[in-house]
Amino acid sequence: MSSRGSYHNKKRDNCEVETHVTVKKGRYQAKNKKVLAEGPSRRSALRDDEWVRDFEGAGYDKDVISETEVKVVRQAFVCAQGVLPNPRSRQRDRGGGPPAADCRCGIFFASAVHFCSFFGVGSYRGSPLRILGHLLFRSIFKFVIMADAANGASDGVEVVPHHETYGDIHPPVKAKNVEELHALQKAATSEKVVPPAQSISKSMASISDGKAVGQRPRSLLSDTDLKVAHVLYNLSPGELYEEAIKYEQGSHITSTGALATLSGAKTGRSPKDKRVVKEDETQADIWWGEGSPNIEMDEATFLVNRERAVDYLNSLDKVYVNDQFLNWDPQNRIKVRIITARPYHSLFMHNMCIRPSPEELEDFEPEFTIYNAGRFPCNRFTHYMTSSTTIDIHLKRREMVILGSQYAGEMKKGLFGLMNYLMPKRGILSLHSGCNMSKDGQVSLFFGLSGTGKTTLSADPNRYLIGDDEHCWSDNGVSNIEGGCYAKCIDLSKEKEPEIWNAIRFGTVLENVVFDEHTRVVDFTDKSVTENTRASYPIEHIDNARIPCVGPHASNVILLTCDAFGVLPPVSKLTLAQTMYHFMSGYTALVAGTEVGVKEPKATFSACFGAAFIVWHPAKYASMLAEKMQKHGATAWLVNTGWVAGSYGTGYRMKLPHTRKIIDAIHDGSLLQAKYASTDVFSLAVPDHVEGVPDEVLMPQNMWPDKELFDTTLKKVGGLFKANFKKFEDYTVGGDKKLTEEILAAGPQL
Ligand SMILES: Nc1ncnc2c1ncn2[C@@H]1O[C@H](COP(=O)(O)OP(=O)(O)O)[C@@H](O)[C@H]1O
Ligand SMILES: C=C(OP(=O)(O)O)C(=O)O
Repeated sequence: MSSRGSYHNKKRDNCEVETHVTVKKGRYQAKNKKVLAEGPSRRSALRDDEWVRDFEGAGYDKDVISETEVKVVRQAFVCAQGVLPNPRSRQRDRGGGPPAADCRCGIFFASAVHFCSFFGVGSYRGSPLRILGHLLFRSIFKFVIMADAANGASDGVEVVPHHETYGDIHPPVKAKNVEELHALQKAATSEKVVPPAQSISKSMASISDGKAVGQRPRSLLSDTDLKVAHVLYNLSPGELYEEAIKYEQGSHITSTGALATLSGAKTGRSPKDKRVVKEDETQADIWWGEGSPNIEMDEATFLVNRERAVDYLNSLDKVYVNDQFLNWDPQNRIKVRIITARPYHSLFMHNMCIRPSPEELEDFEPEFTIYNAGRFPCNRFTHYMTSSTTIDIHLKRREMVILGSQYAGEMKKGLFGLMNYLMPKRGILSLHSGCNMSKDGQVSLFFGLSGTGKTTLSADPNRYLIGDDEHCWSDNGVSNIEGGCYAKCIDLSKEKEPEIWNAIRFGTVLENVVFDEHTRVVDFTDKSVTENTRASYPIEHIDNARIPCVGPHASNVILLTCDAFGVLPPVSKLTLAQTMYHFMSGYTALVAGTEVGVKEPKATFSACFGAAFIVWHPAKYASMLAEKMQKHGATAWLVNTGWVAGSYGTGYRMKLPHTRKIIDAIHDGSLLQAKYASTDVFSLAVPDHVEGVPDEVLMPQNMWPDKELFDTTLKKVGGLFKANFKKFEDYTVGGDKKLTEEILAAGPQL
């Protein structure tokens, strides 16, 4: 095996190794795989076990990296360097990691010392022996985790390395590691001398000493299993900046003061890895089966993953804990605790959840806890796991576990899933929508799947922003669930989106953007890392945000669709039945980047314009929406922010200024005065004129050079709607069969 791995020196002290492995399950040969990883070279000052951690995110096998693969590549790596002798020739060092049996003897001894000292046996309480025992326990515990990983704990799975190759793989992001990501940052001014980093400030030193302002004793952690050495509790943005810059390679301050950071291999959500525990108390409430986003898992597997996450967090020197609120409606706010390993995740959640006052933190008892161990993979050979990523929600335990993804959006959208369960149970409608309000109190909701324009269109200089993504509609009116926004930044410009542009300043997290190495000016057009570049900022960064983020009942309900086929009109007025039909269908295009694997717009149906996040059957949300719209006399509109003059590839995306004019016409009431004509197939009411938009753009077929192609495409899309809606035909909306029939009739007629 020593000849099988090989390596080459990367910049500075990192090395890269690639090897082929044959994965065997029991007696069956499963498949050959190519695995690439990086780690410190023999000259590096990094500890050897850093290598295993660094491995995370460095694989290119479509993110399926198991501990056993870690072991194999690591073996190849160390052998190729000649750092360790051939592991196969030495029984004890089978995994190339620390010998686990020895570690276990060590842990027994250390545990004994730890136990005696911790519980103050004899006169040891507070003595140096106690401290020694504790330190020994922690470091050996950590060592055993690494040894287990390196030794491939998966039962019955054998991984056999064979020959090595280089350079013929296609990684999901262009850079292969953090160093290369840095290199992507333009070196336009590379010959200039870059000033050295500032020395660590006193406040950082005090954090390291455990005396930071805001630090809480660990006994306040809800979970008794979690006994990390150092809890950094509700740190301020400044403190989190310092933590990120000091401890996380890839963190930088941009020219406008934002914290630029990298989320690792995952730069979008992983919906196929989102699982919900099926257990007696909640299973009858949850939508399972065809079309549902809720992939079931059992309780035992949840506990395995939870333990893995907790063990990982325990092995760290410190964790970041945020205690915050969801929902600006004081009667229905939910207390959440987020435990993370990365300062950027803590800053992200500081921005995204509602920030408590010091008084509100007195007696804070979380109602839901996230264990974010996203840096560490799940074990792919655990039951139900299909990759090294898993996002698990246990509604009864009120817990969520993240393994194998550092994309911050998982936390935000995981909490949205929780609200989508809890709020309808209380008779409150939860909405995947943006929301804003005119100066005279007229509220608009902007429903839409990711990338359709909720954030962009709800940020309007003439209106108050209530929120960009997640809301509740109760008997009291609307309220934002969150305390911040998570805007897409690709192609962001000051001219087109000034509110978002100006929000990117100190306190903002910029995820996966590329910037000039010296000036730190961000290039928002650069997609080298991902198309899904993001900015997370507190809602106060939008000048005309309404604080508290609440408003009266909605007057306009705007369904945003990003039609990649280019057959839906830029705007149409909907009847109530059409609103229900389109709301339950949730037709749109998934745009590149937001979900793993989506490279170009892809037509999709996402019930309630957010199927990935709903928990109950879509009919429940639809009937609640119908009831609220009827009661409060709201008007509904379908706005296509997608393609015109042809499908994706031939046409072009609807111009943002034109969409803005359409939204303005909805808000100033002028659109209600227009003359309407009905379209073929979908029977949508299209206005003849919108101020500031060329009339010919309003009727889609006018823009298509090939009318016949338009007709066939329109019918094709109608057929897709019908096929998708079949799964809802047997449901009654709000127990009302007549309403269901009306909704079905409001669909396309072919
Ligand atoms: N006509 C349009 N309407 C809305 N957004 C558009 C339009 N054309 C391009 N875009 C771009 O599409 C993206 C919409 O993203 P965003 O507003 O964050 O969506 P969401 O909040 O629904 O996930 C933005 O990058 C925006 O600049
Ligand atoms: C965070 C997300 O939501 P949105 O794109 O709607 O902001 C996401 O879908 O990953």
